[in-house]
Amino acid sequence: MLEVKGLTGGYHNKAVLDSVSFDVHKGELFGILGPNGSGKTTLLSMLSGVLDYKGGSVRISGRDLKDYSSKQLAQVIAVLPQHSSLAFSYTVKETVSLGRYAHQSGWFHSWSAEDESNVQRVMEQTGVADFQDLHFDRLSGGERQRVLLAQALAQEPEILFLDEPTNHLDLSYQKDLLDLMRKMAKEQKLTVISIFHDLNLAGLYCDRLMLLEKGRIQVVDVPNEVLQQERIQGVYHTTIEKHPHPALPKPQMFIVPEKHGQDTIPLEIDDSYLTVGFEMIQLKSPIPLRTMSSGVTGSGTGWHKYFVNRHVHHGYDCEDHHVEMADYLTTHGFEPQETVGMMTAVFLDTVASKLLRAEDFSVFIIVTAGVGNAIDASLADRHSWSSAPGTINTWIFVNGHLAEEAYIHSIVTATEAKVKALHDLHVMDKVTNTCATGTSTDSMLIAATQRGAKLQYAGTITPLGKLISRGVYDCTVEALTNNRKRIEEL
Ligand SMILES: Nc1ncnc2c1ncn2[C@@H]1O[C@H](COP(=O)(O)OP(=O)(O)OP(=O)(O)O)[C@@H](O)[C@H]1O
Repeated sequence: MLEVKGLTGGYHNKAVLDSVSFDVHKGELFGILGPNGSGKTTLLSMLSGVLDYKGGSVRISGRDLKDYSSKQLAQVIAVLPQHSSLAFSYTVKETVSLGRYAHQSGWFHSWSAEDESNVQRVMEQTGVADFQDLHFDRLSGGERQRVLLAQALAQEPEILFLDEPTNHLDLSYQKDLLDLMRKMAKEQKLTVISIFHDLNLAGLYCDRLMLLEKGRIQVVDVPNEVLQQERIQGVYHTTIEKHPHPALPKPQMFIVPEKHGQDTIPLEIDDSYLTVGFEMIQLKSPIPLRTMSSGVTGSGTGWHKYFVNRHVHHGYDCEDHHVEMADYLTTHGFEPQETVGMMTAVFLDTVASKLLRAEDFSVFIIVTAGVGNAIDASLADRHSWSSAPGTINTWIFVNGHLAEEAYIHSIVTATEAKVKALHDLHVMDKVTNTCATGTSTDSMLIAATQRGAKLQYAGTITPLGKLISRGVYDCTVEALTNNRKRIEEL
């Protein structure tokens, strides 16, 4: 659809673009990225015939851009510029109708039924039909943006150029605009070429991205390849982190603000933050901790300040334990969004906890362990679904800065240590009469202060892994022993 070869040029004596070459296919949503001043708008101006270029070529549908008359060009391309103002004040409908100019002929052209239905359709699509009789200059920035998009669509172009189209739009209209662009690209084969400053939106919606740096192409590829952490940091000269989108296989880049003063002071989570009661064990951290857990609330990854291990009766049963637990936390003064909440039927005074220190970091471990429903994982299929309750809840607080992978290592290491504790205490699966490896409802939490020593790994023989192994093993043995004694006393 669009072939750009060796495009070179700029303004007067100032060279901006240096030998830029790329192709865009029909029906593609193509994003142009780059820091301020890298030449994005200059490139768009050249591609849309507004700015002349010194060298190279631009071909649209196989024909050189310079061979198109301005009217022919208006039938093929439309532009939604970054900043627009109108010389005269038209109504919204009149403004949109200007887009039909390219399809009208002669001096005294008449307004056809086709023109009318086209204008009404694009006003509906962009959500401006309701205020079509209002004057353009009375509209908000976002409303104007949508009216100008409607005008561009009324042109029925084959290629639509957009310069930061979401600039003035609120969250919902950003999504609507880009959903519409993608729909038109896929269903009507409209080719959309758009400049983006928001890397995440570009990554979510575009088929391919082109990254410009100082007037040259750094890379053209699919979003996952272009949005590499090191590449973006290098081109934009700032610290960012790349993470997967929670719902889609798309990359998302996050700005990481500079840390100041108090945010950098190391903090040690230990038993001074812990309260053991009859009804709940609670740990209140003075700062949010980065967590990975299988709690009833606060599960998955997140940031949490409060940690609750709640005692429930053996016969605890309710329709929706997530809702019930959130209600319980709220009633007891905890904000569920900030709390990792777990449940256990064991008596909480059987809890075991231990602080273990290495040279520049430490680990605080807390375990409650009941094994009424001990299970051998290798023979789990022999168990019926409804078994007696019994749970091992393991909390691991790391006073250090954990890498993402170290969270997974920590869970693996802690699980291995727990299994060994069960083995050494001869905990048996009553159904299979073999050694148990855990219970059917065990839960785990890894929470880190993300301050102080960087801890990349937590496998069993790493410095962190050694503390977790020792601590989880000792605490599980102690908690199980306490629990056995407690049951004997009853
Ligand atoms: N009309 C002009 N006359 C002279 N120089 C210009 C003109 N327009 C832009 N430039 C210069 O060309 C370079 C590229 O500008 P351009 O607007 O293409 O960058 P951009 O990547 O779109 O930047 P931004 O992200 O800030 O919009 C800049 O150094 C800019 O100062």
